[in-house]
Amino acid sequence: MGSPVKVILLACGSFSPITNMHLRMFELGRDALNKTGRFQVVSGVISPVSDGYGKKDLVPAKHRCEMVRAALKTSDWVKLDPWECTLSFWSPTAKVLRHYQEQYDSHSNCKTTPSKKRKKLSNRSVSDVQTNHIPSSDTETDQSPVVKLLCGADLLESFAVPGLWAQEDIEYIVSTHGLVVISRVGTDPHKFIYDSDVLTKYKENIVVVTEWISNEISSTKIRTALRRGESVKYLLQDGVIDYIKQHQLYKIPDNKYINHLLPSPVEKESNSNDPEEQPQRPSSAEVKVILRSSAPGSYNPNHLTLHRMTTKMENKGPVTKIVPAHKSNSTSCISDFGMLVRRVRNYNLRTRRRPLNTIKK
Ligand SMILES: Nc1ncnc2c1ncn2[C@@H]1O[C@H](COP(=O)(O)OP(=O)(O)OP(=O)(O)O)[C@@H](O)[C@H]1O
Ligand SMILES: NC(=O)c1ccc[n+]([C@@H]2O[C@H](COP(=O)(O)O)[C@@H](O)[C@H]2O)c1
Repeated sequence: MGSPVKVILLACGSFSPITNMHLRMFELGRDALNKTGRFQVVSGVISPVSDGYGKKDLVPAKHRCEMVRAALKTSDWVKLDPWECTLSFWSPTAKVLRHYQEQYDSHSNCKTTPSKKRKKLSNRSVSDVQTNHIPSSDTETDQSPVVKLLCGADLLESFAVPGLWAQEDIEYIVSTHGLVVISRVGTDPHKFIYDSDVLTKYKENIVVVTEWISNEISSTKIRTALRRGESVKYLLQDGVIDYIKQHQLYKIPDNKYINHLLPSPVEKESNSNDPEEQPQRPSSAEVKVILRSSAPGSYNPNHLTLHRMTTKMENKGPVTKIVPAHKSNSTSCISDFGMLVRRVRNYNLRTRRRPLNTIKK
């Protein structure tokens, strides 16, 4: 067998935000291709889609790029390429693949990189390898890498959505570049390939990777969790969580997990002398106070789930009620409790409310 064909794995998508599963895809794809012995993955590229794609919840490209950058700090072989998302209009994936292939071809040492030869290499099937219908190793080492589309099985199955993909684009992608498809719960990529004439025709050029440690993280679920104020730790890289928090993306509410390092509304007020910036005093509405630790180092998320505290405005002033979730553990939270009382009192003083008058446990 000759030397393996060099491959660049290109993932196109929204990455709003980039999740740990997007990163896993690259590891899975590289392992699968390298194990065939026919390919050698030399690098990975993430190409976030342009804002012109107009998908719901697509935060501006500059934020998506920064999140990708933050996520890739832990990878030494996958890089962000912002070319696609700096365009103001959406580009079909076939065009994106062609663009990158041309870039790599032009940067390659190879003076002669006829696309036909590349197509032949990319299409090399198992039977080609077995019958030694392969180019000589000298030719191969001079070849520029082939750009393959790395995607989830849902993207493959979207080929069948009427009007979504041009037939000639699908044929171009599978014949000239090839696909590396990561299985996803609820999809059946092998059957999908079988059902499609064009995919069956080029099936040797499609590598399906079954992820046995199935992991259904999706950006949609992450956005839902953020909107609901739920923790997303261990689903996204910490740097991405910090970025979301810092830029208040995805309409996150006062999220006790996401925001615990931000100054609390009370602390924010104390930094501002501008009366315009003071919060509006609620008349009779119930005000929820988020339980936080004063010192970030001593932050313990378990404490936060132990108590729920609400302050209700009544005629005499705010009435604060703290409801421990588990009474037996409530003492472990006592310092937080005292700190909260002080915060509410300061808050009231600053906003010229009457002092806290009732605390019920
Ligand atoms: N859990 C997953 N398993 C396999 N592939 C995935 C997974 N999550 C995302 N992908 C793939 O990552 C690529 C980039 O997709 P995209 O950013 O649009 O992700 P998404 O999480 O599906 O987004 P959204 O939930 O916003 O639709 C796509 O090819 C998609 O199929
Ligand atoms: N016709 C096409 O080329 C085509 C159609 C749908 C999605 N896509 C691409 O697939 C990626 C993922 O899109 P979704 O997030 O909508 O699943 C994006 O990069 C998008 O540009 C391409």
